[in-house]
Amino acid sequence: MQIVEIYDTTLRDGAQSEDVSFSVEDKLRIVQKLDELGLHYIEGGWPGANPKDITFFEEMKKIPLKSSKLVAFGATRKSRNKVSEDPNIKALAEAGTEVVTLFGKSWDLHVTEALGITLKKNLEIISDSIEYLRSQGKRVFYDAEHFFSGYLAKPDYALKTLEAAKRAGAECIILCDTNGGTMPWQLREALEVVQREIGGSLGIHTHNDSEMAVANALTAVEIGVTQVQGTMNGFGERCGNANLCSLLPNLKLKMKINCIADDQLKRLREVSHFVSEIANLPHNKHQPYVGDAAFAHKGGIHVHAVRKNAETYEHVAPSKVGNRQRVLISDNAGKSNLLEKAKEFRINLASDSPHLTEILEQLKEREHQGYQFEGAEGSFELMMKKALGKHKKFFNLVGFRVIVEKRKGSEETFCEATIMVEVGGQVEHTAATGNGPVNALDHALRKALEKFYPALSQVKLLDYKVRVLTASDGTGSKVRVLIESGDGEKNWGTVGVSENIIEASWQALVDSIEYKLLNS
Ligand SMILES: CC(=O)SCCNC(=O)CCNC(=O)[C@H](O)C(C)(C)COP(=O)(O)OP(=O)(O)OC[C@H]1O[C@@H](n2cnc3c(N)ncnc32)[C@H](O)[C@@H]1OP(=O)(O)O
Ligand SMILES: CC(=O)C(=O)O
Repeated sequence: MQIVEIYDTTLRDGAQSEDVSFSVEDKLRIVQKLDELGLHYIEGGWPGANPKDITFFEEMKKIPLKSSKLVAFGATRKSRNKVSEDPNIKALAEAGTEVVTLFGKSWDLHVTEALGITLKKNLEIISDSIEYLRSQGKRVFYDAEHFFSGYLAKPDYALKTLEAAKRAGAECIILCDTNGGTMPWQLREALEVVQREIGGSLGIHTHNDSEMAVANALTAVEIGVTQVQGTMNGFGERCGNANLCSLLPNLKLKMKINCIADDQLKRLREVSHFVSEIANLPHNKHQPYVGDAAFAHKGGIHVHAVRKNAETYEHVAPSKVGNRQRVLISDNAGKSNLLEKAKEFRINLASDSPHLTEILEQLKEREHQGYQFEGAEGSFELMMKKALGKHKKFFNLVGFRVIVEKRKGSEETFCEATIMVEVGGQVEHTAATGNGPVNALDHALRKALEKFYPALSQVKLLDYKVRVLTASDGTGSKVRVLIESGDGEKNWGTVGVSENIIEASWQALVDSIEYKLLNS
């Protein structure tokens, strides 16, 4: 069976991604998660490049890894330096890792223009940088930067750089599609020549500038490379690197290459979300395998079939990568979506119930008016329960007033809401302030109701989104308000639509509170 080792560069190339900046603590947390995932190599950073990476490698000397080997990354020596005195090479030698990855130039354009040295000198710096690190007892991987561009421009020279690296003792030569512009068929052609002319252990490092990073990496594996480099969530310079969250399941489930254990693959979604969280970036819900939408079914035809057999619209079982099937509610839904949701909400609803058509029609009509239930399943659950007579009224609104006041141009706007509600014949009259009119109304409503329903004190408003629906009417447009609420155990979304933003917000707030009370 083909052996493929996985090399993660999230902490190095991934950190070259716009908007990503890992602290030392972030890196220490991520490295341990990647270790649990069973990846063979984790590139921790470039010890000669910045104090953060120097500290990281120092800290890592105290942290043993279970499955992975930590790798230090850096460039070949500067042409003007003696290798033993090159600060970058010295930092690599002292980083405390068994394995070092060195990158060097394969493309004559880079040698003459970027480095400003002769082609011969470049071969020398590749050789003596690798030889020196080998003499220091390091295992050396050699990243042939821009190999595919170099091969297209001057194939003989590009191959000579690989020969120099191999002769100097590089254990694995990794061919890099640094600019990410190589097509799979071009990659195949070049790689087959390398296999024939250079041989030995080869790896692949691809960038995603033509959306080919994963396809190119898999093509390379098909041809026989034994090391695949990539990053979690495809983070990386410009458009990113080959996404390990796609590569790992493709290697295991499609190519049957046992690169990590089944149980480790089941943690893929969790680790992918963890890395996004640490990077402080929203997780891409449409990401294959690990995204929230990867196994979410919206079209009625799809849900109808999936209820009978998930394979009808799922290429693999979501559980294999730790994900789950979801059914969405929208005007693309059919009765099957509703039946599935009823099951999820623990509502008894027979497939021949006359209510089914009624709820479906109401759903489509509401969506036509601007409601969107996909992100507001709390409101949809209430709508379903109301249609089935399973809804209970917890309070009656007697009235509310919202005051927004600005006394001087230089002063903050002042917002106050007063509200009168009636619960079981008892009228409660309350006032509250807030940093905006909706916030004040939310505080006043909850203050009024908490006396009757203490569970409401757990509810927090987590997110509030407004979308203008008919922009042509300017400030008189219809708006949709989506609210996300949570009680520490669970989150739920609710929606309101009106020409008046306060009214739309009120609808969504009331749904949020009723949802909590119905489910307490
Ligand atoms: C394809 C890749 O992703 S490679 C990794 C790229 N990652 C990064 O660049 C992130 C970390 N980099 C850094 O922190 C900085 O660029 C440093 C510390 C490495 C260097 O900073 P500086 O010394 O200020 O140089 P600067 O960044 O302006 O230029 C790059 C230098 O590296 C040299 N260089 C580039 N590639 C190589 C190479 N393969 N071998 C040797 N030297 C190289 C350039 O010639 C230039 O040297 P010069 O200043 O003597 O002309
Ligand atoms: C080495 C590397 O990151 C590249 O060539 O893209």
